[in-house]
Amino acid sequence: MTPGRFVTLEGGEGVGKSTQIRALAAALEARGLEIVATREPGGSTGAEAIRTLLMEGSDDRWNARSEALLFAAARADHVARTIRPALARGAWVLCDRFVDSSRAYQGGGGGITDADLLALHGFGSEGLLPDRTFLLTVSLDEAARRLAERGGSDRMGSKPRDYQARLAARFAEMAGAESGRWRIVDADKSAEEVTAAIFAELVEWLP
Ligand SMILES: Nc1ncnc2c1ncn2[C@@H]1O[C@H](COP(=O)(O)OP(=O)(O)OP(=O)(O)O)[C@@H](O)[C@H]1O
Ligand SMILES: Cc1cn([C@H]2C[C@H](O)[C@@H](COP(=O)(O)O)O2)c(=O)[nH]c1=O
Repeated sequence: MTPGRFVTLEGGEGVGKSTQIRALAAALEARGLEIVATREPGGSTGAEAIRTLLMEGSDDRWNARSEALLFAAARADHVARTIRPALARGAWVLCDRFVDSSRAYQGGGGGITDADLLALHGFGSEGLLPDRTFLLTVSLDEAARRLAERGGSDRMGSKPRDYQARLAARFAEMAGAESGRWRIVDADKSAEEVTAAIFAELVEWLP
């Protein structure tokens, strides 16, 4: 059995993560792999229930600490019930956001320290990290254009533009500091070009 691989896509709102997860899942399934395409917060029954708590309601429904705990609790359930079992049977897991979103949003955006967030992740998910993480980058204008085109916004997606800029800076900082795991992809390009750029960074693991 070939080993399962854990691949995550990260970035701000509207950069094209879910579009790319769908395209990559199709491309990898065509190579005969079992693909589990999932997302955070969510990806298991318990985590989807927590997602509803996080995404609905007023902006001040949770403070930064309670929000960090809810994301970590959702992730613990997702890891235990969906991600680890899939990896154990040799599937590839493609996940739209993971712990690095907590490090960017609750850390860079919300002021929780990286050490505290990693400690929560150590306890909740036994510190599981992806094999590869793609940071999709687009200009703030292009992200705003795409979100307007898609329409709708939830509690987490209605943050101001300076918050989005802090997030982008924190994501770039993590990708620079942990360059073995991260790859930065210019997602201003067409969806097909972005898929090809990501796929090229996974080819080494294909059977
Ligand atoms: N490379 C691209 N070029 C132009 N438009 C794109 C591209 N990728 C995605 N889009 C469009 O941008 C919008 C947002 O894409 P998508 O939902 O995949 O982003 P996302 O990163 O998953 O967003 P969120 O984090 O808010 O869920 C969609 O309307 C999608 O069709
Ligand atoms: C995993 C995770 C997510 N968030 C934020 C990021 C987004 O604003 C939403 C998720 O919405 P999406 O449309 O499904 O991308 O939640 C966060 O703040 N912290 C996290 O750990």
